[in-house]
Amino acid sequence: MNNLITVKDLKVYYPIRSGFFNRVTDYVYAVDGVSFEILPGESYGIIGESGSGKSTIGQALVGLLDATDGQIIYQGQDVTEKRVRKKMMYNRDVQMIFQDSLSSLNPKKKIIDIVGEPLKNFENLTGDTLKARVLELLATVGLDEEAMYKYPHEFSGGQRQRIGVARAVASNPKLIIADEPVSALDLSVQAQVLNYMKKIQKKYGVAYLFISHDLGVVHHMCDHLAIMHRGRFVEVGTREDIYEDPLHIYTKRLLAAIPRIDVSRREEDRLFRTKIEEEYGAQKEQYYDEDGRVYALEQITQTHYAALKKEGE
Ligand SMILES: Nc1ncnc2c1ncn2[C@@H]1O[C@H](COP(=O)(O)OP(=O)(O)OP(=O)(O)O)[C@@H](O)[C@H]1O
Repeated sequence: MNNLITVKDLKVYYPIRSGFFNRVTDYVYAVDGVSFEILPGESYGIIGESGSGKSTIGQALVGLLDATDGQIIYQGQDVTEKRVRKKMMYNRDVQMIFQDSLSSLNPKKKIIDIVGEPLKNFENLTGDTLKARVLELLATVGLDEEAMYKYPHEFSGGQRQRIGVARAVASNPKLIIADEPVSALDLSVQAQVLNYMKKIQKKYGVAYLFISHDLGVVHHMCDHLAIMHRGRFVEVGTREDIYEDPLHIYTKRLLAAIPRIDVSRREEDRLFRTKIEEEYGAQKEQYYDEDGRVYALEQITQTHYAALKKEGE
């Protein structure tokens, strides 16, 4: 399968200026020679701690920042130049979702205008046709007609992120870059938003680049992933490769930082899970994705493990 996007030796350096003449005296080497490929329709994850350069990659990819060096190849063309991006309709094909939907959705516009904007700009839709498409997009993220005439502040954080997803997918993009799309949300709401994103992916065949510091999110969503540390990728591979057999010391440290229930306690864990499922029965669906894979339950187990164990003693 041909790559959707190929990033070759990407470098993004931020100049540091100082002194009376405000001259460039040094650089922050935010992204320092990163290469990777994203296949059509897949989910690719970049994980790393704060400051490792993840967002800078996302912004360079979407054209919000200029690359210092390297190439971003899209449909055989290097789109690091604005002129080429324009010619290729790259801004329609590659969209971004941000962590903070309250500041990324225009507070003065109604949802119909926010989600409808890309449809107007890229597909020249107007009137009833536009309205019908907005309605369809909102329905895909679980919102109804009423939502169209409200403003962003009238929604919860999770609903706003879902609106951000509907807007991002409106131009029928090939790739959506999601920079920490759920980290500002509660755990159960996170699972819900991620599941809507999966649904969207299935329906529209869009690829995702997930940028996150949260291994749970990336594990839940991504087929391929890269571990980033100080501007570089220290390990890349499939989800299974990395979680089951991490090679780099930094990856091992990252994985070790997640609390885990060890294998010898598996049976005990199973009993606790059953108990938790009973306890959380009413909300259970929230913790499963549509393929029946457990998402947040693992984390609930972590939180409640000690308490339940104590209770059982
Ligand atoms: N506009 C800027 N000017 C100078 N340095 C910057 C700028 N933006 C980011 N940096 C620096 O570049 C490095 C990478 O930042 P970046 O935001 O890409 O990391 P990140 O992994 O996304 O972290 P976070 O999750 O905290 O956003 C950091 O050292 C950061 O301080």
